[in-house]
Amino acid sequence: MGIYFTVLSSGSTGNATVIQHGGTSLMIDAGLSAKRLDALFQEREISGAELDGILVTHEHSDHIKGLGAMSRKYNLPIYANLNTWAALEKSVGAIPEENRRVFETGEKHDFGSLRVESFGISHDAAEPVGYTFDDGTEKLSVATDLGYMSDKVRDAISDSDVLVLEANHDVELLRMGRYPWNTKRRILSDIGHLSNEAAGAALSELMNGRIKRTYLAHLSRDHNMMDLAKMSVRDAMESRGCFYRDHEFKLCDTYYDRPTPWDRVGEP
Ligand SMILES: O=c1ccn([C@@H]2O[C@H](COP(=O)(O)O)[C@@H](O)[C@H]2O)c(=O)[nH]1
Repeated sequence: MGIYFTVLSSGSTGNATVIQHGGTSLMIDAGLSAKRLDALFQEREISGAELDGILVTHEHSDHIKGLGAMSRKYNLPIYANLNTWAALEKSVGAIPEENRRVFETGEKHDFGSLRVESFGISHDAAEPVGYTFDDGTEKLSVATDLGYMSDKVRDAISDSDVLVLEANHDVELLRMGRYPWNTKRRILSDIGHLSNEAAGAALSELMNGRIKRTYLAHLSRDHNMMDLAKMSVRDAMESRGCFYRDHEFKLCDTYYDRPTPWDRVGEP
């Protein structure tokens, strides 16, 4: 059957990823306007009407901007833990009871034969999470907006075939950049965002022969570039003794302004 996915948009201007497995279609986050999400769906020849639900990682606007509108437009259930529900309540508008689903951190929910599990991450939100998608043969994990890679996150995602992993910034570019010091301090903190170096360090510990691809996600437009991110992540891996050949492992692009091509998790 296979797990297929496309990262529709990634970065602080809006995040959304669609995962399909057999007859199941799920979206992680809806951080762009419903109009923009519909346009991105069209680019990947899908419709919001095909979705079975939206899984929320946390309540920051770049993850929930279009959440209420999409849920109402296509009558979609929203899945989030109770603390996230409480935190997004004011931003999401009216959602009927039947579309308010609780997905507590650490729980597993089956959507057809696709098992979805959430895991806690460290970020300055009410109760932020990442998600894994596993059909028993293929496994995809999505972990963005994390200040650091905890042992728990590593355990949750280490047996994945494909990762969508944050590589937000180059530390030096951020330090020299235009953001106010408080914002820089927040981004660099344990409840901020993963740097290129930190993503590479985390990958060097995660590499076990199973992970075939990692999509570098949530790149800062001010303090990163895809080529720099790829080079820094690889350098950070190699400096920790983690060398790979290009046919064994790939770092893949995500974009803030266009979707990634459909990818099958089980593809070599
Ligand atoms: O003026 C700003 C710009 C950004 N932020 C937050 O910082 C992080 C990283 O943003 P990037 O766009 O990836 O550089 C993100 O959480 C933004 O929301 C900010 O608070 N103020």
